[in-house]
Amino acid sequence: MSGVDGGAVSFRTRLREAVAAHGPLCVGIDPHPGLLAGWGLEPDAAGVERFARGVVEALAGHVALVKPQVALFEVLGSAGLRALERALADARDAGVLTVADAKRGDIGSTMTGYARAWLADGAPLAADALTLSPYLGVGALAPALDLAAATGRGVFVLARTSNPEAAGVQSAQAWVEGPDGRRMREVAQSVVDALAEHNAAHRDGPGEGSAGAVVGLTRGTTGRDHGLDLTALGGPVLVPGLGAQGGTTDDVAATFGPPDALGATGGPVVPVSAREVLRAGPDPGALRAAVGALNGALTG
Ligand SMILES: O=c1ccn([C@@H]2O[C@H](COP(=O)(O)O)[C@@H](O)[C@H]2O)c(=O)[nH]1
Repeated sequence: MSGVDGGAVSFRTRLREAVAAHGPLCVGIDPHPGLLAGWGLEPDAAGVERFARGVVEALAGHVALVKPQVALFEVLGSAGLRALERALADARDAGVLTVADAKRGDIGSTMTGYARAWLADGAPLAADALTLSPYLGVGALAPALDLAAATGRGVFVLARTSNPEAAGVQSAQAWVEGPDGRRMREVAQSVVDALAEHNAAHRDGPGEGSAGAVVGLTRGTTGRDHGLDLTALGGPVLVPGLGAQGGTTDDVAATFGPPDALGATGGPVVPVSAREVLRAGPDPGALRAAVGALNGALTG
C-alpha cells in the first residue's frame, strides 16, 4: 500500500488502477446457505471459509475488487469472523482489493472502534474499504473517514441504497447547513454533498477521494437534472443491484453514463453483483466466465 515516497497510496488511486486492469465489476462474497449448498458445502464456518477463499482464488487477477458481506460471516460467530479474516488475507496477498460490507455507523467515540477494527494497518479484519451507514449523521463517521484517509483506505457511505424500503428516509427533504446558509436538500444528496466536502479537503495525498458513496442501481437515474448529482463527489461510487436484484449492465450505462463519465471529478463507478456471479461456482472457470461476461458488457 506504499507509494514511491513511502507514503500510503490512496484507495481511489489503487481502485482506478485495478479497474483499468480488470474492469469495474465488484464481486460480492455472500455465502448464503443456498449458495453453499449449490457449491456442495455445509452451512458452517468451514463451508463459508472454503466458499469465500474459493471465490478469491478463482478470481484473483480477474476482478478489481471483492465485497464480503460481513453479516453472512458474523452469523457463525468467532469461527465465521476467522473465515472472513482468512479470506481478506488471501485477497490482500493476491492483490485483490476488498470492501468489507459491514454498514457500520455510531456516535463518534464508538465509531473510532469500528474504524480501527476495519481500517487500521495490521488489524485482523483490515480491508481496503468499509461500508458505512450515515443515519447518526455523516459527521459522526469522521473517525472512519479520517483513518481511511490516513491509511490509504476508503469508505462507501450509504446514500441511495438499492432496496425500495429506503426511499422514505433517503428521499426525504431536510434542512442542511451549507456555506451559503440553510437550504433544503434531499437526504441522499446531502450525504453525497458531505462526502464531496471531505474529498475536496483531501484532494492531494493518500486521502484523495477516500470517501465514496453507495448508490443502488435499482432506484432511478442520477445526473445533474434528475436524481442524485454525483459530479462533485470526487470519489468512487459503489453500485449494488446488478443481477439478482434486477439491475442490468444497460441500466449501469443508462444511470451513470459511460465507464469514465465521472472520470475527471469522481469515480470510478463500481457495480456490484454477488448472487448472480456466485451461482456460476464452484468451478473457477465458470466463475471467471461470469465475471468476464459482466465486465465485457460493462465496458463494451
Ligand atoms: O444498497 C445496497 C447496499 C448493499 N447491498 C449489498 O450488496 C450485495 C448485493 O448482493 P446481490 O446478490 O448482488 O443482490 C449484498 O451483500 C447486499 O447486502 C445492496 O444490495 N444494496
